[in-house]
Parts: sequence; C-alpha cells; structure tokens
Amino acid sequence: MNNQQMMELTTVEKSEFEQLVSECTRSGSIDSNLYIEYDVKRGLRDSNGNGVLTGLTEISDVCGCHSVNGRKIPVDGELYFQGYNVEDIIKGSSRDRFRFEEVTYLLLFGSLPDDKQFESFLRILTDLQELSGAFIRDVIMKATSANLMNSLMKSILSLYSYDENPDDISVPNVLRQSLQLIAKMPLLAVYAYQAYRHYKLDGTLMIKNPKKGYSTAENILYMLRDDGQFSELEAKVLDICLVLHAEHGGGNNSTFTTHVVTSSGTDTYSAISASIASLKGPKHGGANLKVQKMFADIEANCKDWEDREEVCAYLNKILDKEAFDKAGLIYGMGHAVYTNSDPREVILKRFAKRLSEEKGMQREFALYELVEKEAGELIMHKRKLFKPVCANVDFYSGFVYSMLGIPEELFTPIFAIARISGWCAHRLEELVNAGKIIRPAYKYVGHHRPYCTMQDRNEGKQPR
Ligand SMILES: CC(=O)SCCNC(=O)CCNC(=O)[C@H](O)C(C)(C)COP(=O)(O)OP(=O)(O)OC[C@H]1O[C@@H](n2cnc3c(N)ncnc32)[C@H](O)[C@@H]1OP(=O)(O)O
Ligand SMILES: O=C([O-])CC(=O)C(=O)O
Repeated sequence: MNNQQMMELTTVEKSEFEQLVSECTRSGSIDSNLYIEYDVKRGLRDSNGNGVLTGLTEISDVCGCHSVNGRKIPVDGELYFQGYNVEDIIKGSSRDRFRFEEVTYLLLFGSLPDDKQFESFLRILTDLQELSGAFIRDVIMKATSANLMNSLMKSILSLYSYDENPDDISVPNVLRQSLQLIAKMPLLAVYAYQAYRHYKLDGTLMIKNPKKGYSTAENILYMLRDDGQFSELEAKVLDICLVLHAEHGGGNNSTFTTHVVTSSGTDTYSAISASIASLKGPKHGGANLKVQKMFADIEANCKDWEDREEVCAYLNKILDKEAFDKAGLIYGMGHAVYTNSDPREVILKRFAKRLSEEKGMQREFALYELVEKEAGELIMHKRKLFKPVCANVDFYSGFVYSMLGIPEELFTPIFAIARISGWCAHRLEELVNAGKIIRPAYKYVGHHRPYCTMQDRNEGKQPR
C-alpha cells in the first residue's frame, strides 16, 4: 500500500459512503431555534455579539468600543500590551532592531526591560536558538506537509520527547520550556519551509544556523534567503510585524485554546501545538494566506482593478458563496472586538503603501485599498449588521510579506512565531493563578431511548 492509498477509503463503495455522510449530517444537526430557546451563547457571545466574560488578564487590552451610558459606541481600535499602547511601543522603542524581543520580555515579565535585563534576556534566547542535527533530520525533514502549520505542530509535539522534564508544570519549568519554544520557533518554521521547498518544489535544500547577534526578524530573513542578505528596512518591517502579531488578549481563539488546554494540567508542548492548530484556521491567523489567495482570484477575475463597480460585483459574488472558496467570507475583513479600525492594520497599511511604492506594486496596493474601502459596507449590507466592519491585521500582512519576498507558505507560521510569546505569557498567567479546569456546559437536546435490539434494527424499527 502506498502513502496515498493509506489515506483513502478504498474498500467503501461511493454510494455506501454517501449514505454514511448523510446519516452523519442528519445525526449532527440541531434545530437552530433551540439555541434561542435555551439562550445558548453561541461562539461564547451574548446576543449583541460581545464575548462572554470567561477570564481576567493583565497581559493585554483590546479596545474596539467605548461605553457611554451603558451603550457601546464604535471607536478606532486600540491595543495595549501590559498597559502600553502598541503604537507607542513601536514609536518609542530605542531598540530599533529588537522590538519583538523587547515586547516578548514585556509580555512575559510585565515591564519593559532596562539594558542589563535586556542583554541577559537576549543572551538566553540566543543560547536557546539551536536545534540538533538529529532533530532536524529525524523530525523536520520527515513527512513534510504543504501547510507548514502542521509541520510546526509536529515539531513542537516531538520536542516533548527531547525534554528530560516535559510534564512538570511548575512555573520555573514552564518558563524554561516557553523560552525554548520562543527561541526555536523561527528555526522550526524556516527549516520546515526549506524541507518543503526541497521535497515538494524540487528546490535546493538549505539549512543555515541562525546568526548570533541577529534579531528574530533578521534571522528569519537570513535563514530563508539563499544569499542570507536583507536590507535594514526589510528587517525593520518584519520586526514590527512580529510585534503587531505578538499578543491579542485572552479571548482570541488560539489564546483561549492555550487557556483551555493549560487548564487541564497538560504539558507545554501539547498546549502550544493546540494553539497552533487553532491559529491555522482561516477565520483566525490562517486568514492571511486566504487573503493572498483571494486577491489572486480577484485579480484574475476582474478585468479593470480600478473599476469600483466591477470589483464590488465580484465581492458580492464572494459574499453570496458564488466565487473564490465559496465560504461567503471576504478574508481580512471583520473582527470580533474591533469596530471602526484594527490599529495593527492601520500600521501595516502604512508599510504596505511604502513598500508597494518601492517595489513598483502601486496597482496591487490600489486594489487592496479599494477592497478595504468597499468590503465593510458590502458585508454590513449583506449580513444586515449595524456594527461597522473594518479590515483586520490579516488584510495587509500577506501583501507586506510577499513584498519582503517571504513565500506564502510562511505567512501563518510567521504569525505563530510572534504569537507564541502571547500564548506563553497566557499559559504562565493561567498556571500562576492556578485556574479551575475550563469546563462550560452543553445542554442535551436529544431524546433518551430504550436500547434497540439487533432484530429491531434489521427490521428498520430503530426510533429516530
Ligand atoms: C488574527 C485574526 O484572527 S483577525 C480575523 C481574521 N479572519 C478573517 O479575516 C476571516 C473573515 N472574517 C470573519 O470570518 C469574521 O469577521 C471574524 C471571524 C473575524 C469575526 O467574526 P464574528 O465575531 O462572528 O463577527 P461578527 O459578529 O461581526 O459577524 C457578524 C456576521 O457577519 C459575518 N461576517 C463577519 N465578517 C465577515 C466577512 N469578512 N465576510 C463575510 N461575512 C462576514 C459573520 O459571518 C456573521 O454572519 P452570521 O451572523 O450570518 O453568522
Ligand atoms: O482577537 C481576535 O479574535 C483575533 C485577533 O485579532 C488576533 O488574535 O490577533
């Protein structure tokens, strides 16, 4: 049996399987009125779409509305890491090349590092930025997958076997593991890409050790590029992208996953790979890849990229599930918390504009801007929403990465390289506060029935 056959349903007739699919769908479907009857907070949201309060955090604050006399008023979005506005962090940092490392320190330890603290922190990270040749050969090079998020999960789960003390969830041990993972993530992601490029795209296999003294952003570009060269601007833009993606409160899907999985008392490798699994989803971090593919589709299907009507008609087709991936979503648009704007998108857009001018991609930038301008209104209209729909962090990030020559397979892994700092900070916060196991309720809405004998089943008498 070959690898492909191994994953196929070779012994089932098509009609037999279709029958199973239809039974499975029928059995899994629940009357949507019951959600209203039992006041189920679907997606853990109340009837106004606000998230149900499930935890407290000091790590970051995501602000999309102001409350005036009990009413929520949409405002421009703001994001705070440990109380500092992320815009101020980006503007204020004197550590031009190492903003991401500074933010990682801030998220883990709650305050901005002075020079001595930062030097020691960088030394620790640099020392941990290593993978053994055997690990690269036995884990990363094997069973490469087209989606590198799965490779990342595989590598992180495998690191469990290389850790002498993997299951100890005391704070010192989890902090040690967190620093290990934060330092190793860029290597795991870039090497996974190199393996994929070699085995699946027939490219040269190139595994470079990270360079001591380089920042995370610089090392990503260095390890990725054949000649290891990059400009100051390229490294700066990537460093800022990492800062913008590093953390986003406790409620986003992947960080909430960190809390849920951590609350069961499991190990760091399992918790972080679960968070990566969540981030991969196209409604979350995987949206940056979808945006890239969606724009390729819009560009291929709209003759005149400046024609507002033609572009809007195509966006409406996407919303009507008639075009692109037929999911009905305009990727990169919408947010659970932000209303008027996502502050990260505002910053990324500035870089996208600047880079597009440098790279002669103004036409593409203009199309992004047109979609950004129109899509919010179209979504509000189609979905009958009153809350403004803005572009989110994933809207321009892939475009920026592509202008930095980063292959699209690495778009979501770069998000993970950044967000692992936030996940680790939240895992530690969950452990320090010795939280209860997270265990919400599900109301049973099926029917209890007497056990059905084989004879009755064979005679089609099983009650439904
Ligand atoms: C890093 C990040 O995770 S940022 C988000 C990245 N994800 C994307 O860009 C994918 C596209 N966007 C979306 O799917 C959504 O906007 C989400 C998942 C980000 C937020 O979803 P929600 O919190 O449910 O948004 P909200 O409550 O405002 O949505 C209301 C309705 O508008 C729809 N809607 C929201 N955004 C979009 C969109 N971009 N395209 C089409 N419909 C949308 C929702 O599906 C929902 O419809 P429904 O009530 O019929 O189910
Ligand atoms: O907060 C959210 O729901 C999603 C998001 O923007 C993020 O995780 O960065």
